[in-house]
Amino acid sequence: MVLQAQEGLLTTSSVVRVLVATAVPAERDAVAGAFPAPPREVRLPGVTLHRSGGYDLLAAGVGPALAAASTATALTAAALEGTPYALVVSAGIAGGFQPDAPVGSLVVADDITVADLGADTADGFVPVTALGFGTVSHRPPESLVRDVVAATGGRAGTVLTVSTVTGTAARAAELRARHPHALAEAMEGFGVAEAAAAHGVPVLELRAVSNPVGPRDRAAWRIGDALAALTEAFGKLAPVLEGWNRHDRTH
Ligand SMILES: O=C(O)c1cccc(C(=O)CC[C@H]2O[C@@H](n3cnc4c(=O)[nH]cnc43)[C@H](O)[C@@H]2O)c1
Repeated sequence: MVLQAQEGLLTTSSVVRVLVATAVPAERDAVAGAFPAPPREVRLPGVTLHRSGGYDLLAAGVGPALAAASTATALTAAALEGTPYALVVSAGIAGGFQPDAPVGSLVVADDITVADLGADTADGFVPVTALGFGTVSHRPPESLVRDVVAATGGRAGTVLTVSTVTGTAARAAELRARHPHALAEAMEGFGVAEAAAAHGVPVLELRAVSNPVGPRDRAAWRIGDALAALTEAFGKLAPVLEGWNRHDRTH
């Protein structure tokens, strides 16, 4: 049994909180559209949460650095209050690699990989891990990815995090050659995942495709369609997250 409580999803055994980090307010509001209760604002130093039931929605900013900083702020505040999050979700619109992730479709990351953290060399790009530093990818829990794909009809694959939106066919082909399982690129997932990992909290990334990855044509981005797909996906996601929280937080 799951009861909607004031500050969390009250299951028979525990209260569960989920942090959803988008880049911009339009994406946050699209996620909020899936929940029955109008969100209330919770102001923290540096960030403002929109709280709806057990979900805290955060417009964390564009790009991996600001997204990581904002997500870490929310995670730290929750931990200090003694009500840590059970899951962090990076969500928003994205570019989709064609033909596998058409505009309007949904991608669920089974791998959140930063595509441009490393060094350019005469022999090509070298990821930061090959230089002996850090990490370049985070993997969401497999069972959760499976359940979210089943519930939403999304497709599982790698979602790349880039600091520069791809604007040419050559760059799209280069990224796909280096990451054959990539379905989408966006700009925040890896930053959100780094913050979640620092707090030992599992992460998920969900992206609605607004444009093809390739030659730049900003006027052709179908942002409204992608935001509608995001709302629909979160409507189907809530029961999955509640079930997953009760049964299987680690796999
Ligand atoms: O102008 C608007 O109304 C509007 C509404 C919602 C979102 C936006 C954005 O510009 C969001 C930027 C955000 O989108 C991701 N994104 C989308 N397509 C790509 C892409 O091809 N490559 C990389 N990132 C993409 C990204 O996460 C940005 O932060 C505008």
